[in-house]
Amino acid sequence: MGFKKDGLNLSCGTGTHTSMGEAPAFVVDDLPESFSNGFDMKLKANRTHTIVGNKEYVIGGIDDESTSTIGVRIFDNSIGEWVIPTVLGTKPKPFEGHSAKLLKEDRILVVKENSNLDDCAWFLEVDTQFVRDQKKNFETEVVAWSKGVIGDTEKPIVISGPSGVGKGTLISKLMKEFPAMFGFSVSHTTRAPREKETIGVHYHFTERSVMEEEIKAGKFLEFASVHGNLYGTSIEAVDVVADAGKRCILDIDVQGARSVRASSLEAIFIFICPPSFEELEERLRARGTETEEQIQKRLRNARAELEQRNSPGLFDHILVNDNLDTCYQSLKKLLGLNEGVDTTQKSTHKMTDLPIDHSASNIDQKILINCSMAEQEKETRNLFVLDLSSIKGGAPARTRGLKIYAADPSADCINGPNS
Ligand SMILES: Nc1nc2c(ncn2[C@@H]2O[C@H](COP(=O)(O)OP(=O)(O)O)[C@@H](O)[C@H]2O)c(=O)[nH]1
Ligand SMILES: Nc1ncnc2c1ncn2[C@@H]1O[C@H](COP(=O)(O)OP(=O)(O)O)[C@@H](O)[C@H]1O
Repeated sequence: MGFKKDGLNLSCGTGTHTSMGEAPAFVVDDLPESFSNGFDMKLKANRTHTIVGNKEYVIGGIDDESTSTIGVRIFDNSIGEWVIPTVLGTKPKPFEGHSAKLLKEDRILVVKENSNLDDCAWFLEVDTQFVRDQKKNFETEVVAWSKGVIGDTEKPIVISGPSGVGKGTLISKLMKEFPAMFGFSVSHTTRAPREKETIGVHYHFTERSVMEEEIKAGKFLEFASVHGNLYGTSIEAVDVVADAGKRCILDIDVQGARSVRASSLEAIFIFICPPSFEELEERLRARGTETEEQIQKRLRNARAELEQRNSPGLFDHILVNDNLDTCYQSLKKLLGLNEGVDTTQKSTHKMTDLPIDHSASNIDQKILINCSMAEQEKETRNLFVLDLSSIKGGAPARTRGLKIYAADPSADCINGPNS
């Protein structure tokens, strides 16, 4: 699908169409000149242009198909046409204004105006491995959004192991003891709900045809066929937990663990083992949630899953769930939850300061966000530094680990709090 450039209602030709490096994104009054380069000029109608190779990425305005997300269009100079890409990932709501900066030639950092610090950084991936893979899948132009998660959020935890080994029991104990710290990634499945399962809490129960469509649309971080049903972790399921400032726990099978390992989501992988095959069978029967045929299938699959626990580079830890309390204590220990940890504490440090109106510029790996703050705060905290040197992950999950801290605008260097 393509449009001639002139045919699209863009504010080109108004003097606002600017390529990379020509001008700062916003007027940055108080900063030395060298801090202000590399950002794309904020265009009228809240659009930015970023040039990557012979393509121009226009970010801004409203998506054609949906009024609730921000639009992305590409002008491909090699064919002289506009291309509307397939947009994957969690799409941000339309911004009031933003600036854009190309990083590593494969992703565009977007800093939102009028947002709080937890929501100011977004990434539009244009040529990452994930995007390149999806281009082959979709046979179209593809871009993918991921939200930048501020701070050192701890890695999600992937828990795998055969059916009936006690994964659900261990996860419930952890969530009960540390409700503010952990959040469960609610998977989608095509299997029927069990008596005690709640829709949207244990699983999002869904029709196979619906789930297959959603998989095609790129909504899943991973999916697999397990015991004859489809199971999958949606990007949204993991994002909801990260947005709540909690550490995500995924209960997924070994195939799913392998897919997550290969994805951009950095996680800790734990395999739960039964003390013996006989004990596993006993637990499955005692649970009383499956028919005999289903139990037989789960036991057959258990043998294959158990064999894969030593697969090189897959699991970081293997725990044997013999005595439940002992196993739970070992799980807590390896997650660093020793005695004395505050059970009400959140996993991430919450940023409280809100840049009401900000401008952004960059130097090396650091993005400077200059905020207009309330009068009484102006003296102290109107300049924030977003340090990109530690960014991890990216689409299809979040871009995690962004460091952001208040800086002293009068200092010669913009150093981190510990440097
Ligand atoms: N790949 C993948 N596996 C999942 C997902 N959700 C659950 N599973 C796995 O599917 C298997 C069956 O889960 P379930 O039907 O709840 O039965 P249970 O393991 O006996 O409790 C388990 O190994 C789960 O870890 C998911 O989103 N993705
Ligand atoms: N260490 C243990 N000793 C005895 N029974 C256990 C232990 N851990 C879990 N169970 C029981 O085994 C059954 C299966 O546990 P569950 O958490 O549902 O497994 P999974 O989620 O791995 O399929 C449940 O009835 C649970 O109460």
